[in-house]
Parts: sequence; structure tokens; C-alpha cells
Amino acid sequence: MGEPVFLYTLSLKVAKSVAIPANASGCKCKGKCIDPKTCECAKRNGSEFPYVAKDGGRLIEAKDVVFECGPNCGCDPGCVNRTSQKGLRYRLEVFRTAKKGWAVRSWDFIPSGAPVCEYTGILGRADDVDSVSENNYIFEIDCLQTIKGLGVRERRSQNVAYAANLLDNYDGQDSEAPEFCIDAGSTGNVARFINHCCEPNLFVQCVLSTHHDLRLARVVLFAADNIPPLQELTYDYGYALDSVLDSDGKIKQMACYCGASGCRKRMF
Ligand SMILES: C[S@@+](CC[C@H](N)C(=O)[O-])C[C@H]1O[C@@H](n2cnc3c(N)ncnc32)[C@H](O)[C@@H]1O
Repeated sequence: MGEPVFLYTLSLKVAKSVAIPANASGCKCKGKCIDPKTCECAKRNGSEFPYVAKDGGRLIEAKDVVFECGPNCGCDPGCVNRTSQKGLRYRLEVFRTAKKGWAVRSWDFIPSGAPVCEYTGILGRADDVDSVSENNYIFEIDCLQTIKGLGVRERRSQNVAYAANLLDNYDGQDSEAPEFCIDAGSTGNVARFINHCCEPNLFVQCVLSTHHDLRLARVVLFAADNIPPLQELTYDYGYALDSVLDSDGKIKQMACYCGASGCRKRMF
């Protein structure tokens, strides 16, 4: 085995065709946000903080969407409600597999609920980029579809009043196809090398930390379990079978080699 390659955090780039909405209003907390009754950002999460402070911040449970503190908040960068914004915490290594190409593992133990990495690349309009059948590194931002029950990912524990109110902004947009995606084909970070597994140890969490547009949510991968060092990191890509079409409109299939006992045998 050659020298390990540890990768870096690279922030999201934005295509010219995408207008990032203005920053949302923030909380008035000072220092660290601690009182969920007074913190405006905690209120957006159902009057609770989505994270516990242990181990530098761990997500308590997967949610439809997590509202983090952002640029207009009074708290400092160490606030627990900025957990996913603090960069890579674990030494992640890209390694070669026999049947799946490159893959990612951590040299460090990762506790359940810890943020592992954000999926970065170029944030663009889904219509402007190659389809999933042609580009292996497209992540479709399906937060809005998931919350509306239109997508294929499972609904999460709650849809708090604030998130429910946001849905009014998207009246009439009942498309199953996400409008925006992140293309990590030409640029991205370590997340682009994380493979699919039918029984994964990471999960996808939509996070809003600047604007509050569900269609443009950040995509952050969190540990679903305690993950021992050197175990391959994986998440469920979430494709419905027969949902991916090739350029001729024919159903494209891809075999899954995740090796899990409950493997569905196909990624799509
Ligand atoms: C986002 S990339 C992941 C990194 C990729 N393995 C590489 O070498 O760059 C997604 C591609 O990896 C491969 N892949 C990921 N998970 C797989 C799995 N469970 N079984 C087979 N191939 C997989 C497929 O080619 C897929 O299109």
C-alpha cells in the first residue's frame, strides 16, 4: 500500500446560474447558544438544539432539516449550533477497493452523530449538468422533495413549524426531480469518494446555516453509528430502482457491490 492520502475541506463553489438567497436573520445570543427558549435558531429546530456538545458536537437524531446559526447570529464560531461548519475533524483516507474504485475510511474512531464531511463541488441547476447516468459525482439536493414526501429518502423525525412554514414558499413546485445539485466531477472534497452501501454507517443530513432555501440546503454526512477506525465510510445514495435513465431515455442499471447482508444488489 502506498502513502495514505488525507484530504482537505473545500468549500462549495456556486455556478453563475444560481443565485444564493440573502442570509436569514439570526439569533441574539452572545458567546455560545445555550438557552433553547430564547435562541431564535433553536426555536427553528423545534425549541431544542439539534446537537449535544459532547465530542465537539453530535447530532441527536436525523431531521428533515437542521437550522444552524449563521452569519447574522450573535454567537461565536464555537457555538454548538454551528457543529457542521467547523471543518474536518477526522483523518480521512482515500483508498482503493477491488470492485468499487476509490473509497474512504477514517484513521480515527468516529462517534455516532458526529459530522464527517460536507458534500462539496459546484452547486448548479440540475438541468445544466450531466445526468446521474453520465456523471458519478452528482449529488441531487432532495431536501424539499424529502420533506414533501415526494422523494425516495425516508421522512425524518419531525417537520417543525418553522420548516413547515417554509414549504409555503414552494407552492406549485411538486416536482420529484430536485432543481439543484452539487457536481463534484471536476472539483470537490473527500465526500466525492464515499461509496454507496445498502446498510451504511453515515447518513445524509440537509443543513441550512446561511439562507433558508430548502432547495439549496447544504448536504452534510453524519455518522449513523460508532464507527471504528479503518471501516469503510458509506451512505445510502438513495436512488429508487429504475429511476435513472441513460441519454436515450432507457432505464440504466448499476450493480451494487457493497457486500452488506441486506444488499439490494443494484444501486439503481
Ligand atoms: C461518488 S462516486 C464514489 C467514488 C468512486 N468509487 C470513485 O472511484 O471515484 C460513485 C461511484 O462509485 C461507484 N460505487 C459507489 N458505491 C458503489 C457500490 N456499492 N457498488 C458498486 N459501485 C459503487 C460507482 O461507480 C458510482 O457511480
